[in-house]
Amino acid sequence: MPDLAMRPMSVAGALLSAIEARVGGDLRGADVRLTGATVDSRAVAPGDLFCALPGDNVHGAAFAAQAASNGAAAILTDLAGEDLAVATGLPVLVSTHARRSAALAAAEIYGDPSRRMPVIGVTGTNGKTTTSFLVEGALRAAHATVGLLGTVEMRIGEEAEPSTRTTTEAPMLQGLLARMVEAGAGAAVMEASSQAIALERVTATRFAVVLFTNLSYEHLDFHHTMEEYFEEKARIFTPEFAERAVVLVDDEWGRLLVDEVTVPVETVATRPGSPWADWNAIDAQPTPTGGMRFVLVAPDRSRHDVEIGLPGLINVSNAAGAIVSAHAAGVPLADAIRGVETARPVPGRTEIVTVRDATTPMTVVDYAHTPDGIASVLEAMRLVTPGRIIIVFGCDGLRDDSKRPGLGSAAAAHADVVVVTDENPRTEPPDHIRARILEGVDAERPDRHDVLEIFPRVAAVEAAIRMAGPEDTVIATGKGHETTQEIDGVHHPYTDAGAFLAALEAVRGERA
Ligand SMILES: CC(=O)N[C@H]1[C@@H](OP(=O)(O)OP(=O)(O)OC[C@H]2O[C@@H](n3ccc(=O)[nH]c3=O)[C@H](O)[C@@H]2O)O[C@H](CO)[C@@H](O)[C@@H]1O[C@H](C)C(=O)N[C@@H](C)C(=O)N[C@H](CCC(=O)O)C(=O)O
Ligand SMILES: Nc1ncnc2c1ncn2[C@@H]1O[C@H](COP(=O)(O)OP(=O)(O)OP(=O)(O)O)[C@@H](O)[C@H]1O
Repeated sequence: MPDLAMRPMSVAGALLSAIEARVGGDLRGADVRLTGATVDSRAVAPGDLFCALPGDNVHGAAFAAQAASNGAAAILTDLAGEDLAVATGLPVLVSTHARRSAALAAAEIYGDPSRRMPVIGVTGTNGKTTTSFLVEGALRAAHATVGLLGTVEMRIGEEAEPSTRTTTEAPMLQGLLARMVEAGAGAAVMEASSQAIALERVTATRFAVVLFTNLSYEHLDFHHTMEEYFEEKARIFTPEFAERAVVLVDDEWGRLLVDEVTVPVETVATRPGSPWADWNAIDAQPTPTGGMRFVLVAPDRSRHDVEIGLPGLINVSNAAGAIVSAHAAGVPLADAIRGVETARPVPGRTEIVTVRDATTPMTVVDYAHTPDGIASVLEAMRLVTPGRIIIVFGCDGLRDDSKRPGLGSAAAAHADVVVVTDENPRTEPPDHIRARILEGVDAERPDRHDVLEIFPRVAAVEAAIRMAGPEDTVIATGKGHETTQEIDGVHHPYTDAGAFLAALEAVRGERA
């Protein structure tokens, strides 16, 4: 994968006085031209605006001197950071809403890139990454170069870099969008996580279309209540952020959102039992190779056949949302459908590693790591599994302990065989994590029939393959696209796909 330049090569930039005029605030020091922006002193390039933001651990202003020595031309901060920033001798813009100001300032410096190409924003609890890849496929049918930003990677055409975050900080986002424009991207798609919206990372981004996928229980350590979580997402369905909206109305939150949206909106229904919407995905059926086919009924009642390589109704929802959003952003419908059908594979999301044949089970790698995610993906698997579903999964260490029993219950409720193993235990005792998951398994299946606890993960995958017949599906959830397993501070190279292939090879060798 070639390296991706995260900023444009050439930037006209903006005067600090122009930034002050746009964001407000209190300017201390001389006017100066800024040609870049960042929140990280270590990433400062000469001419940058260093945005010194308060953090959970430390205030960014603690690094103002380092930013100055790396060539920062000015600092934007809040009242708490003012003294340290002023002490550098650089011009300082003090704002009471520093995160919001940082976003607006970066957009000013980089010339408002989202106003120079259509950007589609995807938000919702589940399916953002998958849907973004499908939207990218649809956009590629109409544009030679397309940008993508999300949990797995940041991409411009054929250049890509792994992501560290779902939605990056605003200064980096604006730089990346500007680089996309400079590289000739005709359009871009990006995931907008609810935390990112709350933390003003997408502020100053203009979305040609925003898409809502669904909402379920997650991130309540951050948002506290489902209502607060919902309202945060609803913020970008307004003229401040978006020109048009596409909303999946399969869940009650989507239907609620339609009433709140203050931009033109198109609704999409994809599940049996959903209300009839502007666009409707109907007659969904599995294909022999594990994908899905369905009919998309357009607002004019025309019917369009769609066939995707991804399994289950969740991916019918993702595909329908992607087609309608790309179409809303100007891609002709037939091209949007063809583009979604031929989109790049989504790494680690319902990714079929081996298709079923006379001797081999279907094997699948997935990223579900919430109770609802596990239930949804196992329902998806049921449609394409004539035999048993065998799930191999664990839970990350040093993360929300309270969701672990829920993962166990969801697996025991929806799979035939449950293999509990390790994920990324980090520095937590792995047996404690497994025990918490098994509490939930026990609640659903007290006699523990077809429940196994096997570690390390590679042994759990191998055991699952050994017990699987060709009618069965073996699915490993939780690690998705990850390429390492983090144990006690060490990242050991590991992929579930690699473990599946090695186990299948070993079993074949023994049987030959
Ligand atoms: C809770 C939260 O959002 N934390 C963010 C916050 O980290 P922090 O508060 O720990 O930062 P800190 O270490 O105290 O540092 C404060 C400031 O000093 C700066 N700094 C720090 C060290 C240094 O040498 N120089 C320097 O300039 C940092 O860049 C930062 O701006 O500021 C950092 C830099 O701006 C962010 O990277 C970090 O996001 C962390 C990694 C994170 O995981 N956030 C989560 C909540 C998140 O955003 N998640 C969603 C995913 C949602 C989904 O599941 O889909 C996402 O969009 O990725
Ligand atoms: N439309 C959907 N509804 C419910 N679950 C889904 C849907 N699409 C995918 N999933 C499940 O959620 C998992 C994560 O999917 P995906 O990465 O596309 O979502 P995401 O919103 O980007 O989540 P994250 O930010 O955690 O990666 C998938 O591996 C699958 O198990």
